Amino acid sequence: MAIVETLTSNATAIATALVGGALLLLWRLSNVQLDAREPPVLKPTIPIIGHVLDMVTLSHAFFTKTYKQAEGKEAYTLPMMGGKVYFVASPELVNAMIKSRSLSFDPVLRDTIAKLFTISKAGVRKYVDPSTGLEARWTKNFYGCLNGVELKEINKAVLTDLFRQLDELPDEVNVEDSWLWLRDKLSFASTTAMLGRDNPFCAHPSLVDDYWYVDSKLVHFALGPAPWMTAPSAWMARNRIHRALIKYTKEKKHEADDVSALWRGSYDLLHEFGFSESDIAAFLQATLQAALFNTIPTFNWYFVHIWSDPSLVFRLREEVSGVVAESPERRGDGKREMTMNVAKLEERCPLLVAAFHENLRTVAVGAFNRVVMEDTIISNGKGGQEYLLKKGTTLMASQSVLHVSKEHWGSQAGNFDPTRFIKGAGVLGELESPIKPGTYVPFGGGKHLCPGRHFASMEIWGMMIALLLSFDITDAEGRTLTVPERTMPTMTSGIGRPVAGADLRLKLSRRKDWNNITWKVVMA
Ligand code: HEM
Repeated sequence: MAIVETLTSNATAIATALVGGALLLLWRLSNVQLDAREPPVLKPTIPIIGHVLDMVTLSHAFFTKTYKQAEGKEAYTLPMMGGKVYFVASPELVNAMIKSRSLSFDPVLRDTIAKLFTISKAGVRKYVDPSTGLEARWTKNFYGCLNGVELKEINKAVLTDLFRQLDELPDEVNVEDSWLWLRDKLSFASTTAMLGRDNPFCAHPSLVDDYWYVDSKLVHFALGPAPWMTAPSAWMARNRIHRALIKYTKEKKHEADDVSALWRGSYDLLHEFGFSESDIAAFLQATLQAALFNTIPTFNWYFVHIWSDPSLVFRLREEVSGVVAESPERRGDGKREMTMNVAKLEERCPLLVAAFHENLRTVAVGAFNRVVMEDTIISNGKGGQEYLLKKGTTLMASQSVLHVSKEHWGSQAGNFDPTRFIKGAGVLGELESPIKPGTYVPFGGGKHLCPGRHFASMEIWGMMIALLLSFDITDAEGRTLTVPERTMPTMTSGIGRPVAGADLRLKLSRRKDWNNITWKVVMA
């Protein structure tokens, strides 16, 4: 009897301890302990897991949902399974976030590169080891080679390849899927500009399909524990691209004259540090990822936004005619040569540039991530509200909150209206341009301001000018295009795609007086 009683009371004690422990754990998980100066907590609707669940299921719409729940708060703390993430919503705080040196994007970038691409563990260690100085030189090479003379060279190369592709088109073109058609043209031109004409994507166009397939599944690589199981086809496609880039590297194709200074500089650096050909190819894959994944969807929406508005097409044609001239001499093949002078396009084509920005404002919904490297105070202005951010925590902001907020963009915030970006156009009424800092951040800002923005812009503007002048473009029935709905991009991307089932057929007809021409880019 005594033994039974002892056992029973021990079992009761153990059960009580377990239940107590579990309750304590639940309490700890659902209640983050904050300093009073940290941004206030925004509790999830489902305790503990609610925010994580929403983030996974809603992707970028998670941020607009929490912003609504936060009822105008400019900063809040999101408890996540016992941890926490800060979120800032106001342009002032986003500006402060982007500019702060103690809020770093570097750890996020390193982690992303290591997860998405097949760089060896030793390679990653070497890259991030501050004593080697490699990471800083890698970044410097990126910014240096997308500027000045090198920028001119890569811009010329990308437009030359795009123009070659346009020149080869017949006078009438029927396109089955505008997204795929534009995607492929720009993918070939971008890879050619970066890696030279003798690059694996042009030699094996199925690698372009592979690239975009992998891009659509990258979230499995970034967040999932086992992408080879959850996204096996993407896993294999990524490896096919990697193998093709190893071959490109082994065959020393990067030494060709038409390879960009950007990739030659990157290669030399990795080679100097003794990286294997496999690691070099994986870094090249990461570089291509950065160059393509935003630029090409941006062009797609720019294209449909413009061609769905005939009066805009009319005004743009007038404007861009000013940067185009016919060469007096006929070429040897009998074609007329049209030169496009792309110098100072921002000054000479304000509407083209305004439409580009308005397009990015309406389609870019990406998130910014920073790691708090040391306890940091950010403020919403001189003498304004201050917030304490604790070391080791992640801080996020989202274009989805800033870019279409009625508060910053007026009651018609959801509409595509390029005149918003033309100073003095007055369409915003009380919210007259120029744009308030921090409300429009398609290329980020501060230390991590996108180094590829000039390259991407020129590729997009040049291609658009040539299309505007060379072709009339309608849907398959000859009607004005309509803008298809966009998918919500995953967390590894910031711009959606046309929804499945949208009619993306196009008809292109060469305009009178614009047949038998060949385009040539001029940079001065
Ligand atoms: C329309 C096209 C593009 C858009 C919208 C875009 C957007 C962005 C944004 C928002 C960031 C900052 C991320 C952050 O602060 O968290 C960024 C960074 C970056 N972008 Fe772009 N980008 C574009 C084109 C390109 C191109 C063409 C390249 C390369 C050739 C490129 C290379 C990079 C790199 C390397 C970074 C990281 C910079 C750093 O860590 O300091 N981007 N981009």
